[in-house]
Amino acid sequence: MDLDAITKHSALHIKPNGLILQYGTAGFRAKAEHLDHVMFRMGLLAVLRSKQTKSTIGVMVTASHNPEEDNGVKLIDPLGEMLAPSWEEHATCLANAEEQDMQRVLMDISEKAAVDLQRKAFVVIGRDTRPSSEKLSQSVIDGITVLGGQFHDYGLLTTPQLHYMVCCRNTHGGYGTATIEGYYQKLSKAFVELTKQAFCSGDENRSLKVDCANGIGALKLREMEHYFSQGLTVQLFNDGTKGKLNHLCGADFVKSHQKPPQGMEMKSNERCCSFDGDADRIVYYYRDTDGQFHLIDGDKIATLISSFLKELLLEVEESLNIGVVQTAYANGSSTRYLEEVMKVPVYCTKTGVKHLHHKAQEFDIGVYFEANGHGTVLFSKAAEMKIKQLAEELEDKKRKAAKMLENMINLFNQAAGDAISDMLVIEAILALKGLTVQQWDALYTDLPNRQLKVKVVDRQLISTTDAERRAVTPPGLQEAIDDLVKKYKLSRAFVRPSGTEDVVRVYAEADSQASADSLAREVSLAVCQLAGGVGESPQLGF
Ligand SMILES: CC(=O)N[C@H]1[C@@H](OP(=O)(O)O)O[C@H](CO)[C@@H](O)[C@@H]1O
Ligand SMILES: [Mg+2]
Repeated sequence: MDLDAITKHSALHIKPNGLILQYGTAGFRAKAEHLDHVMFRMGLLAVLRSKQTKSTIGVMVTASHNPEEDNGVKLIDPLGEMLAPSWEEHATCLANAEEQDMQRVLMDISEKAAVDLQRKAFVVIGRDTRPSSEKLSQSVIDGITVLGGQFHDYGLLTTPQLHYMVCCRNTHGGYGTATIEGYYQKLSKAFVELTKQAFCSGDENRSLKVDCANGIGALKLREMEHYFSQGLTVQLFNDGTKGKLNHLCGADFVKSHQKPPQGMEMKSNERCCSFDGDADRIVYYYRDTDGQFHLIDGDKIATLISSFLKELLLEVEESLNIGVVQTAYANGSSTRYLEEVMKVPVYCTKTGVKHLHHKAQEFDIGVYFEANGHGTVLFSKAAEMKIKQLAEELEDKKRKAAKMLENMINLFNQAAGDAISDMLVIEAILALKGLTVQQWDALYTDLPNRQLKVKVVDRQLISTTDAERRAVTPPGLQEAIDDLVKKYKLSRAFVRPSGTEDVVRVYAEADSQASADSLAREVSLAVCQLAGGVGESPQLGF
């Protein structure tokens, strides 16, 4: 480690005085102007992580659904997963170190994590379309090179595309080819093969309206559309040519406001979807003939996908186990439908995809989705091999089902939730089953729900248990929530400190919208009273 060079370069990426940032649920997020030093330091850290894991590591510059002025960075581990928790701590330490302590902190991390500093390092970089992203990714590169690491800068990519690249490189092509062309071809081939069967049965070409949040998803979908156009026509809105990133559009806006994005023309019963700013989330929606808006969120996506996979497994008569992983935000109706009607086991984890991903790895086929539309499906190695074998050995109808499963495996981005991949999966399933968006929506009816945010002096005063569904501290809060919940029918409520914003989130559901709203408000007041609320009354939304 050339410590002098590090000191010299670090001086070009000065940490603002007194700024403390935390590697949270999705890496570092802040106003872009505060992040230059973090980027440089994450370049350094990625080199250490690469040396330690003897693998390629990814660095993605994005702040996802957050405003255009924000930015962020996260590291991607060897198989395309989120950074390991022990390294999240190293990341926080390094990002917050004062200039004069940088060398010591780097040495500490190398020692604690037993990094062999002599090894080579390789890092891949991607960025979203924010005006600040290009310069910030240059700072990452500065950090990588000063520690002697090699790199490949992919430039503009969606977050899940970078996860895919990391996975491809570390499996030496086993997962796919580590190029944008490789990504387009792998997914499109699987999609076209799957949908060919639907079109044989007379279905006409299908079309879908896509709100791209004025982000990277628009660029990538435009590049990709001609690869799969024989199966699907996409019409892009909010493609970044005029509007601002994530402003009044995108998956997060649509989910939290439960209304359509601006800038999209919706006719009744047309199938529409929204990506978020880095294209790792997707939600669907439509307007019915009475003009009413219907949201189809991550829970309904998980339901559609798991019921389709379960049907295919029944056809091939193979007893691979399938599990669905949700968080406390999953609508109660979805959990009931999955457990009672579909007879699929459902598990609840803490919020944040790394928790869901981890749990989903326990099954032959693990389906995970957050209600906000971030999710994917994981297939165990054994399940993949079994399905491949069945696709060769079985005959007729069973072989067809096994082939479909095989294509499904290739269509999912198993490294991370991916709006483009999930969109193609959903479109394939709807086509194959001949389902309209209304029929899909009618699988079950969501319980009315409401989310509020409450500002408190210190949100860490609230601690939770049971996958965040019960509050442990402050004393008396859970009892207060229990008493309030008893006042309403079919009700449920919980509170938890956000991992990405300085707020406490309140969730409530009940038999009517008025009840859900009133329960959420009452729980928010209890939080204010027992956990030191500050400022105005609770705010609507996420
Ligand atoms: C209720 C909700 O949607 N929470 C989001 C949000 O986390 P919070 O810890 O709730 O701020 O951002 C995470 C990262 O994008 C995402 O994984 C999660 O689902
Ligand atoms: Mg995102």
